[in-house]
Amino acid sequence: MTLTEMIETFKTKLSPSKIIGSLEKAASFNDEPGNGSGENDQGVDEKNSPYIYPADNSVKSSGITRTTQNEKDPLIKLTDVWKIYQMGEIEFAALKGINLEICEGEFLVVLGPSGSGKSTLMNLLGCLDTPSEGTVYLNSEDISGLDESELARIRGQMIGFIFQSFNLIPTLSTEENVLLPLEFQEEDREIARKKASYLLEIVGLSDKKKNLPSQLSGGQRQRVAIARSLAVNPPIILADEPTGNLDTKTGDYILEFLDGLHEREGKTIIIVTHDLDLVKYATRVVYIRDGEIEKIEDRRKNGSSKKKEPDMN
Ligand SMILES: Nc1ncnc2c1ncn2[C@@H]1O[C@H](COP(=O)(O)OP(=O)(O)OP(=O)(O)O)[C@@H](O)[C@H]1O
Repeated sequence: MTLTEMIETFKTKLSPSKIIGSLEKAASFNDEPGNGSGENDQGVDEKNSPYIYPADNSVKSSGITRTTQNEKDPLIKLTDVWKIYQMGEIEFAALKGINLEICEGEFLVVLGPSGSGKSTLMNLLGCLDTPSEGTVYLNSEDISGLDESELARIRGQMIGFIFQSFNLIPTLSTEENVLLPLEFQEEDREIARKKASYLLEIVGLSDKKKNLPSQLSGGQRQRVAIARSLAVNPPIILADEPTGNLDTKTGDYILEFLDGLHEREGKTIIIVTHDLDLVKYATRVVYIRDGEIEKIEDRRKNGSSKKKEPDMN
């Protein structure tokens, strides 16, 4: 399967019933503290989903030549990856020889203390940066040497981002924020608007379309960020401390929703965090310290091992 075919496959995978399943799986957003009474969005009409793609609505080719054709190959693979920051004459190695394979459908939590290299790693996983040494493969294709415009195109098709600080554009409305990645993909304006509406309905914010981010609660802003991250139906959702600015209850709603996307739609979820509580959602936990992987805990052993207590050793 080529990268383009893979993108197509993932696009068609976003069936309304699945995404509605995620909504049901998540403890309803309508109960989130601080929500107005107008946020009850039960009864999303799956027949009207804009995520049923006509055959000719294809994504443009990534332009990358695939090197292998094995579907069992990891979705993301890092081989002896180093990231060295240069500050004048001083060099600092933020990542030191990282080897990591992430398979399709994983819920990976990267856990480490402040300064351990989590954000640096996330930038590499998310094609936001390239390694100083070593190789990053996305779907078996070496992306380490790509230029920024090529990386941007891959990011736009393959990865949805969720950040601690939400990273919404403050001067754009809720709806316009969700429309942004679709416009980047040169999506037809009318279809794009339908998709934005649909996603805002799913995250329970249909009545906040015209609000600016400053007119939303923290939890609502993160829900807009989730809707935006899903706009192009990427196979990978990458989240950097997604609950860092939220109270525990609201943060739990966000995590339950991400868990639903993982369980029901097979999205590959990668979260970097220092919060041990998030480990309970993970299929695997990567413990990182001083730029190195300390250990990897596989929580899939013995069937479903999610929600068990993290390995503290
Ligand atoms: N642009 C840069 N130039 C120089 N050093 C950097 C740069 N970015 C990060 N570092 C250093 O690399 C190390 C890892 O930083 P990184 O931001 O990846 O850590 P982190 O685990 O995400 O930390 P936190 O949880 O506090 O966000 C830190 O020591 C940091 O000071």
